[in-house]
Amino acid sequence: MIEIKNINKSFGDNQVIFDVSAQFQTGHTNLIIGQSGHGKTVLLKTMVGLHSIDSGKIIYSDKVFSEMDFDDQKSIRKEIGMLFQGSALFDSLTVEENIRFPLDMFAEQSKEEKRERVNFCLKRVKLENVNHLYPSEISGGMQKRVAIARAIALNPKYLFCDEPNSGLDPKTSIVIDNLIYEITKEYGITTIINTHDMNSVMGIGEKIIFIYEGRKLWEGDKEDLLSASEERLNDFVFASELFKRIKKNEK
Ligand SMILES: Nc1ncnc2c1ncn2[C@@H]1O[C@H](COP(=O)(O)OP(=O)(O)OP(=O)(O)O)[C@@H](O)[C@H]1O
Repeated sequence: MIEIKNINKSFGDNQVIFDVSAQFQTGHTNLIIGQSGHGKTVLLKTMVGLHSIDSGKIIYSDKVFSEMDFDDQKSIRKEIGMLFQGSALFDSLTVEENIRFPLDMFAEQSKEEKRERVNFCLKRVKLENVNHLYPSEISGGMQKRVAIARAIALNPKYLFCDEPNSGLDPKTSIVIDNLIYEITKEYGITTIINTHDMNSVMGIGEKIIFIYEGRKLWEGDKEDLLSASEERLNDFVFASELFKRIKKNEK
């Protein structure tokens, strides 16, 4: 489990996260939802140590990550897989080299063991025989799969995904969502996903927190979401014509 307690974060005079507390459950897909620019990415980056925090606590299992020095944080960083916006693959490296990258950084394995791990991860995301291709030679959906394979290369306990579906068509988005969900269950990972895609929310939103202007305004699961009374959450959820119609039909 990951717990954050009373997180505040500013850039200069501009405070973007206000007193956010939440728990993210092991073996579940935990979603952070909200409109663009309301602080989801900043919150996620503070949790993995890419941004410092002004105050509050970030706790991984029972270890207070936010109070550790950089070297001590390394033991937790090794257990974190990350899937950034876009795919953030290295364009100049092949698929195999991209997936091997975290292994070269952190794993003490032979070349052969690393190759086996790369192939295992590729197989897990249902890609094979693409080892020697470059990111520009595969589709956007395939690039996401490679990014997932890279994120799970070190067998992470924690997986952070920032807008995993950005730039994908609805059908491919569902494939990627399902893959993240399956991997979460299979390996008992604490998965945290930033999204503003309501299809993802209704598909894989086991636990959801809603961020508005840097504040947590609501939390619950996808069953509670459609009947929530928080007005700003409803504005977000029912922004699309499709969800407006669903609401109308339910009445
Ligand atoms: N490095 C930074 N320096 C200064 N301000 C920043 C920085 N990163 C983010 N911000 C500001 O923090 C606020 C929240 O941005 P953030 O990227 O977290 O939003 P978001 O909800 O993730 O949006 P999106 O879905 O578009 O990624 C914005 O006002 C943004 O301009």
